[in-house]
Amino acid sequence: MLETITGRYKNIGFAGAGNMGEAIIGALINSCIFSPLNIFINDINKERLDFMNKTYGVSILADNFKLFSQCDIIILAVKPQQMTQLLTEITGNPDYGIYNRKLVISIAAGITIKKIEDILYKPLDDKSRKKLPIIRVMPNTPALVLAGISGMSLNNNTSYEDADAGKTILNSMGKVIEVKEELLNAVTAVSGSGPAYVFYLVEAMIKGGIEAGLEPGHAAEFSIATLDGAVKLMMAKNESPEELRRKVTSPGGTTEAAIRVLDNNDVKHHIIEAIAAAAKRGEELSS
Ligand SMILES: NC(=O)C1=CN([C@@H]2O[C@H](COP(=O)(O)OP(=O)(O)OC[C@H]3O[C@@H](n4cnc5c(N)ncnc54)[C@H](OP(=O)(O)O)[C@@H]3O)[C@@H](O)[C@H]2O)C=CC1
Ligand SMILES: O=C(O)[C@@H]1CCC=N1
Repeated sequence: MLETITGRYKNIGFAGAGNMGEAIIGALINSCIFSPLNIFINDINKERLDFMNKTYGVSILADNFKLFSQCDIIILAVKPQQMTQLLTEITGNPDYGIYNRKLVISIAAGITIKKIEDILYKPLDDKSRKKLPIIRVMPNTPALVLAGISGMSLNNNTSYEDADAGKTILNSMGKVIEVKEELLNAVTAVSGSGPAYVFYLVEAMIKGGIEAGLEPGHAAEFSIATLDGAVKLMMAKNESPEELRRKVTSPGGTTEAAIRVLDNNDVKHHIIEAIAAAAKRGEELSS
């Protein structure tokens, strides 16, 4: 429970308890921000609910309206295409208007604050809307090991206290940077999807290592430890990635031979294009 900030946020509920919901729940429990006793979940996948209940000791609520009415913070953690259905399950209940002072946090890629407001605010009068702050967040799965980074944007009804609660939740799983909402698709493309690009690189390094003669276990160990070491080096040194790369690349040496192949195949440009495609997909998901 967020007692260090305020006793207002006692229970947190997850509408959708999939990959990212699990990463956030794991981080909240690991960092003792919320006890499992104060974490509630709903998911249409019953096996998923059982797994989460058994693994983390969190409680299951029967539907999304119960989740909304019983929790002080509601994390919307379904796929973007499932968001309208989820929100209308909440607003469709005749008692929706009587529950107020909730903090709604969406982690869905591409879904704008305006889209969530359009559905959640429609049945409410002006006074009730002000009690329903909405925060849009883009986390990433390294949150599972408390090494995530999240982008966060607030809507106009978000108080200092709400923003602080949002930041505390996100800080429990890593870093958080507040950005203008129009930049969240770019954040999604870089850090939300980013872990997948890194895993893709490692997949290729392992395959390359095997083709060069290493046995698979060693190929994986050398590749993953290299990534870990390179990241630590980058974090420790006040030097740009370009500078650090230059220091590995001896003139006429092996790295130069490798980078030449990457450059000849325009790999950097393709990565830039991939990030642009992810950002564009984020925009498409909003409609
Ligand atoms: N995975 C990632 O790396 C990241 C994901 N995100 C965002 O997080 C959100 C969730 O992604 P992720 O966890 O990967 O997705 P998952 O599909 O793993 O999780 C979503 C869960 O919600 C369930 N669900 C669907 N509709 C409802 C509903 N109406 N009520 C309750 N539960 C429902 C789904 O069931 P079913 O599978 O049966 O549909 C599924 O179990 C997405 O919007 C994504 O954009 C953000 C950053 C990173
Ligand atoms: O692929 C996706 O759409 C989600 C959002 C960022 C990471 N996974």
